[in-house]
Amino acid sequence: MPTVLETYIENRWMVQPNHSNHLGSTHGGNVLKWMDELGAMSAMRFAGETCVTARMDQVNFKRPIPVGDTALIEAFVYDTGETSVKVRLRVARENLRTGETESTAESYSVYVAVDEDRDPVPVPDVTAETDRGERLRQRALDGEANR
Ligand SMILES: CCCCCCCCCCCCCCCC(=O)SCCNC(=O)CCNC(=O)[C@H](O)C(C)(C)COP(=O)(O)OP(=O)(O)OC[C@H]1O[C@@H](n2cnc3c(N)ncnc32)[C@H](O)[C@@H]1OP(=O)(O)O
Repeated sequence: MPTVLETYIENRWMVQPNHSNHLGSTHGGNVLKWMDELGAMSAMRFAGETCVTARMDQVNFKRPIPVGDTALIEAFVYDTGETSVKVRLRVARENLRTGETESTAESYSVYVAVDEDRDPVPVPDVTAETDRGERLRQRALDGEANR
């Protein structure tokens, strides 16, 4: 049974002018794409199968990510169904010079494991195993319930 921490993936994108909108901050569509890709990687690492996005939950953009900052995104699996995998996604802007981060967006996404015919296939259960894993999972479950 895979653990929450085994599914934990963190990635950074350096925000370049070609990622920006006309206001000089990251275009929201780019942030959504990066979130979706990282979530799919986490789900696939967990399931050991191809995973496709079934749902991206409500995404609130709380702060912009200026060009020159880094978009820091983290993803981990916190719950499962028969064939579906729930992934918590959190985005922060990171100042490269200071390492300071501020939360900018978040989502609770659902991926579904599929076979070669794109039919859903079963996934294992996820286990917390460690205190940190349990904290991450519990916060995600609480956050999802309180949306
Ligand atoms: C070999 C193939 C290559 C594939 C190639 C892709 C390659 C991936 C590479 C990675 C790259 C990354 C990039 C980002 C990831 C994309 O971009 S994926 C592309 C965007 N997503 C899609 O195209 C998916 C389109 N939708 C579908 O194919 C089907 O609706 C799905 C999601 C497979 C579900 O199939 P279905 O026949 O409706 O299945 P159904 O039995 O009703 O439900 C199965 C499960 O899905 C859940 N579910 C279905 N719809 C929803 C929903 N809207 N909300 C929540 N749960 C849902 C059900 O609750 C159920 O859960 P369990 O109770 O089993 O846990």
